[in-house]
Amino acid sequence: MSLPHPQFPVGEPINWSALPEDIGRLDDNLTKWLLATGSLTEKLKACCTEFQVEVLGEAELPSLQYESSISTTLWVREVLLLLDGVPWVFARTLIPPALLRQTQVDFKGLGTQPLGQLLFSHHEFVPGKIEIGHTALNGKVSQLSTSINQPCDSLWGRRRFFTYKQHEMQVCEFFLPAAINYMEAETARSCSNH
Ligand SMILES: C=C(O[C@@H]1C=C(C(=O)O)C=C[C@H]1O)C(=O)O
Repeated sequence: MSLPHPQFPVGEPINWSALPEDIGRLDDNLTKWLLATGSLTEKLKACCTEFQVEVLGEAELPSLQYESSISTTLWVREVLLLLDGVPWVFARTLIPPALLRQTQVDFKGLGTQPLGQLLFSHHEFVPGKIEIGHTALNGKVSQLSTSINQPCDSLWGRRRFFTYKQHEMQVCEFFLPAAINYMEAETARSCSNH
């Protein structure tokens, strides 16, 4: 295991909601990506030749106040998802240690394999609600984006819940400027075709 990224953990408080008041001002395509069900990995793979997962860090860490009222610590996995070498998504997955103890699925041994490969191939992990939110102005996630040459002051993302027996894990994904540029170009193309 390589050393964790100097900015790991990047998590920051997010005001998640099922339907944010200002979602109407978002690009239509971004809204579709934010609300899409199924594996994000598979959707991203359809947009590139080479898909890679870069692990920024993985560790059991104290839960942030808004992340869990049940577990005082969470297994945290933070990654960048790269399409043809360009980071499109920052993802932060939160797994209660009690879930890790109960499942045979080896989340800790994932490495650079995409998490979705495990989640969507084991039917006992049931996808649940999706919430939308955006990061703080110039917060830790924006600072990470800027540090990888994708400057921005805030990023939109989503939080997906997956249940496993009596446990709940969270997968948070934030679309980086490179992904937003692609989505906005897709919207422009679809508008010009009408
Ligand atoms: C949950 C999925 O797995 C993706 C891969 C992740 C990882 O490898 O850590 C994290 C979030 C997802 O974007 C998915 O493909 O939908």
